[in-house]
Amino acid sequence: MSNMEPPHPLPPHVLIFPLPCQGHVNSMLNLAQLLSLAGLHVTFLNSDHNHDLLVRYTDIQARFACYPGFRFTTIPDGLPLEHPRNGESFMELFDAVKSITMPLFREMLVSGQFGLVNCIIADGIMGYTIDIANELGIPIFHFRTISACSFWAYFSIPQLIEAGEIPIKGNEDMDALVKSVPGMETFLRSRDLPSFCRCSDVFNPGLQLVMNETRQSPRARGLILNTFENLEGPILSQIRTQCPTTYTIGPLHAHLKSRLAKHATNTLQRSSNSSSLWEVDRSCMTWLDQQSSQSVVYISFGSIAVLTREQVIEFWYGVVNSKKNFLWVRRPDSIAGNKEGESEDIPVELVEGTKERGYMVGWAPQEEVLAHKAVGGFLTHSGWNSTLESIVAGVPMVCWPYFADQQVNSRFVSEAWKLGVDMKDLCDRKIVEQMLNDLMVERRTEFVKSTAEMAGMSRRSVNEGGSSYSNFDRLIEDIRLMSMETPI
Ligand SMILES: O=c1ccn([C@@H]2O[C@H](COP(=O)(O)OP(=O)(O)O[C@H]3O[C@H](CO)[C@@H](O)[C@H](O)[C@H]3O)[C@@H](O)[C@H]2O)c(=O)[nH]1
Ligand SMILES: C[C@H]1CC[C@@H]2C(C(=O)O)=CO[C@@H](O)[C@@H]21
Repeated sequence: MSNMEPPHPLPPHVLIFPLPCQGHVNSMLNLAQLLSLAGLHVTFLNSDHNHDLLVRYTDIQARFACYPGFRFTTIPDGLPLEHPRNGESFMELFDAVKSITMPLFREMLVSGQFGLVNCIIADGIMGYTIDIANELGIPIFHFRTISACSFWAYFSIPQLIEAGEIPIKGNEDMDALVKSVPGMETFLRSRDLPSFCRCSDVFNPGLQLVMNETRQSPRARGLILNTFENLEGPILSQIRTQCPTTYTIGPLHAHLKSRLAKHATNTLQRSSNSSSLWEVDRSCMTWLDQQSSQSVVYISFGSIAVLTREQVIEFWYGVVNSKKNFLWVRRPDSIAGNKEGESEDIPVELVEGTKERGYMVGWAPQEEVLAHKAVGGFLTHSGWNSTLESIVAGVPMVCWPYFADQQVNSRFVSEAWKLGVDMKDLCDRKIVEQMLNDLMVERRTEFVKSTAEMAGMSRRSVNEGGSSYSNFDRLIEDIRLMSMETPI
């Protein structure tokens, strides 16, 4: 090389910053690995708390060891160690992140702790990251870990307020169709709006939070969504009227598998892709191996939901009375008011029914469970990761949304995509039994067909030539072009 040639530029350096929650860290780690595979340098900013758990319960260091340009950096989430960090107290997490983590984040950028950052990809629920990036002249993308349909419902909150559709007037209005979310006029009821819309006044902190943060995304260089065109095309067209540069690159867990398969070398394949913040109990896989094909209902309410003891008992009776085999994830912190290690007084018929047909774990390898041939249905809280994982695996769902975006997702699963049934707002043993029976017996043929078709589309989208695959290539190209803007 002659001395006159320009130096070979380093690959762009991307800083990824998720909200410190399981359902956000999962998909953003998948994105981080995809960017690393594409040859970019990546810094992943994890909360201290979550990073300790990741290191304890996964082989995360091994997973990323083969990417020399990848590194983890940590930051406090602003909460005391013993804080539960679950759905009962999520506003405390948001408050702490905004008031404690954000000023530290800015300080870390200003003091050069991350080195030269060409571009930030921040969780879109932390909309205020745009102000910091703009102030420091760093291009920023928003990555939103929820569905396009729930993003659009959040985005439409000002119009819903303007039209007087929220606050919802009363119980009698819950089944009325909502007219102010463009593209959903024919099937979205008040009941299906994000749970924050069930407030008595529009200044409710949860409502204000999701509305204000979501409305920041048009100011980003682009919006990245973990979804695919064939699933949410019509709603994506609506979103693109406000956020024209929207990249759909999901389902990310399947996208990562697809790209890893192309790069298959021993080094890349040795570690698992687990991002679990809980200890995974793999004994359930051995139990599943002993069950007949498509006979098992998998039950999980994700990483944040907290149920009352009464709700757990109703689900338990419903499942046992349905006579279906079941694998149930009972997260140690998932029952309100329950002290860890405290024994429960459980009716004998539930204990017996569980011994005969059930298996319980504290945390499962969910992607593998859903892909197991014994699993025929999923009783889910409709978190977006769980919904996508079920779609890719072709498993029909009984939806029991707990909060936030889940109310919207479950309506889309049942009414728009016909991939299952929605039992939102009901928690009664008879209903649970009936819903499981619908899913596993009465409407089985219908659901087997619709879920297989959607699973096929989801997989094609992340293979070469598919929409998510091409969109990801476009994103990489755009990041490369953008990195030339960053002053050296
Ligand atoms: O035993 C288990 C249970 C869950 N998971 C995984 O944990 C994740 C759970 O994510 P998700 O289904 O999205 O639920 P939450 O943990 O509740 O996720 C939060 O984040 C999501 C993405 O923003 C939102 O859609 C949800 O409403 C919000 O509660 C999934 O990847 C699961 O595979 C396991 O690996 N093992
Ligand atoms: C606690 C929830 C409020 C909104 C957040 C979210 C989002 O991006 O809209 C998804 O799920 C939750 O983790 C957050």
